[in-house]
Amino acid sequence: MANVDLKKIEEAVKMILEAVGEDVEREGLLDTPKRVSKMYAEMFSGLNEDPRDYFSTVFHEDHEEFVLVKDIPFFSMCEHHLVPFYGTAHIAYIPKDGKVAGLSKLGRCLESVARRPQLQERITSTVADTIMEMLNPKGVYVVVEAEHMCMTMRGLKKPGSKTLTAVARGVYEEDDTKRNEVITFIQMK
Ligand SMILES: Nc1nc2c(ncn2[C@@H]2O[C@H](COP(=O)(O)OP(=O)(O)OP(=O)(O)O)[C@@H](O)[C@H]2O)c(=O)[nH]1
Ligand SMILES: [Zn+2]
Repeated sequence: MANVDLKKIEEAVKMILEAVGEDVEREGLLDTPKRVSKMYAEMFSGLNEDPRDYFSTVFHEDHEEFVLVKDIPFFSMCEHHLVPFYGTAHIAYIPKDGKVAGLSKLGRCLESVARRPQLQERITSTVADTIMEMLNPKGVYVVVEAEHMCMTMRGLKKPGSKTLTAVARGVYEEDDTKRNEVITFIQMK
């Protein structure tokens, strides 16, 4: 994997295990640094990607109303504690001049943004801004709901607490009716 120093991660993981008082030579831990280095390469693979690249192919379809892909699961890593936060995202946009993206590309964009050390707010705004830039739609509305392990397994210790973030761009910033319409569909089970 480009730009990922697997050996350095292995050394760092070994040092952490030693620092917490583990025996890094015991059988169960022998391959752990290597496994963790591969895992980090996978979880942070978005750092080697540009989410805009997923919108290099677009289609022309005269669709005037919103397109909403909802309940897209994602996993990310809190940049403060390097523990997971995970949940679902809902991504809506209203195409302009018939410029639409392949539906899977919304989720691919999210995935590439989430697979980095992140903040939930930044995932939400980066996805919205990427779609604004690449599709130039009338509007974008992104909602992310997630549970943060740094608030459940440590610190505050409140399992089940959910954080919701939303970002509106274009017409969704001004037009309450359009925003409420898409919120209704997001909430619909
Ligand atoms: N805004 C924002 N904060 C986050 C996110 N993920 C984790 N945090 C918070 O980042 C903050 C870091 O606060 P600090 O006081 O520097 O660290 P800490 O002492 O470990 O904080 P506690 O979690 O309160 O124990 C915590 O309040 C976390 O809940 C996120 O996606 N967005
Ligand atoms: Zn955290």
